[in-house]
Amino acid sequence: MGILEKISEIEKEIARTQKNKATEYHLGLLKAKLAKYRAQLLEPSKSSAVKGEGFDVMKSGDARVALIGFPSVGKSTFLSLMTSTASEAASYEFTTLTCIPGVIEYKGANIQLLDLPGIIEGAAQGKGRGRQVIAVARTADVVIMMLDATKGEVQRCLLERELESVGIRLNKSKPNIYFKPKKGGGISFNSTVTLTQCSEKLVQLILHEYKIFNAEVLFREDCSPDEFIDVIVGNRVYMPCLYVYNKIDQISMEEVDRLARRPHSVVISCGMKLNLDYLLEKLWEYLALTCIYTKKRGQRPDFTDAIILRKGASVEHVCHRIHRSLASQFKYALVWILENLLSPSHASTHLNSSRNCSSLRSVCAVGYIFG
Ligand SMILES: Nc1nc2c(ncn2[C@@H]2O[C@H](COP(=O)(O)OP(=O)(O)OP(=O)(O)O)[C@@H](O)[C@H]2O)c(=O)[nH]1
Ligand SMILES: [K+]
Ligand SMILES: [Mg+2]
Repeated sequence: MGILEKISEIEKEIARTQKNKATEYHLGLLKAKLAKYRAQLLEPSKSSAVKGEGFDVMKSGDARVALIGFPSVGKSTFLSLMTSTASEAASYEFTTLTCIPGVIEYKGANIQLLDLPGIIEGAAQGKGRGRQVIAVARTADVVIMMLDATKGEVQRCLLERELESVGIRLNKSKPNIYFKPKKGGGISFNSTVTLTQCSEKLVQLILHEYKIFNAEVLFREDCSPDEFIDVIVGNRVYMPCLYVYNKIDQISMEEVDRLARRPHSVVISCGMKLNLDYLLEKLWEYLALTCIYTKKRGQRPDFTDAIILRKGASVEHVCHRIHRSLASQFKYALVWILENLLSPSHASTHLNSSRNCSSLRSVCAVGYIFG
């Protein structure tokens, strides 16, 4: 029997047992056992002992959002509010011991929301179930870092450091540096912009530190040494993150106002159901999903039924969504780009996407409506 099952057995037994003088010791013993098992769970796992304890949650829906935060900040309360899944919430720490998925339905999309155990300082080194929690966070499209508004900024700084230490970069884009190790020829260094934080010398020193003596390096952006190292090391995850300050019912209006103005931050109260709609709007924005509406010739699109794809999806992806045989028989598509996508960067992404279908022996016409 796994620890989680043992815990649930004991919890059931406690619930079954009537509270009276005669059962006092028995209940005490059960509670002690419960505490021991909970503590065991929080110890760094020796082997892969924790595998199969519920962390391998299948990806489903159109996008995945992970809830990261210290114990008792309100993650489970939030999941239970936003989805039809109930996740136990309680005033004691480490109530949640595993990953609990729920689904947020929003604008026709199914967003998988993952409730996770609380993590603490040292999580990345394997404290508590931190490592597994972080492993799940890496697979998400957006991380919600839930913070207790009454606890100041300490939690935020500690968690940022934890995630940073395992190569998760929050709200940063991949540094625009071309880097290619070579067999010979030394290090060729170029930049298309003025560099204020890195120089050719520094780049060389860093590369030598990594025992790289032949490579092509092109800075297309004024990056820092840390960013350059990220590029060399690779396997970094660039993750959009929303900082959600919960329990604002417990702090002053001035404090709420100050937190709300912080970058990438949303203030809420799960207890009083405050500002949850705004959080959803923000989450949608951070997910940056692409909605595609199909239409029949001469008819208007059905705006209630979207095909939802991740950013950067191509026409080929759309074909696959419609029918698996469509891509192979595909000739061309007419693509309209809708209103709020009309910023130049978005438009070009979409043009690129449609160009992808030339690999399907075809040409795409691109037009704009509501231009
Ligand atoms: N005052 C106040 N209390 C809240 C709010 N949201 C949640 N709580 C309380 O905070 C406590 C912890 O909530 P949980 O949802 O269990 O927190 P959690 O982050 O899932 O905790 P762990 O699973 O232990 O990591 C519970 O007693 C909740 O009722 C809120 O907006 N305001
Ligand atoms: K809790
Ligand atoms: Mg919880």
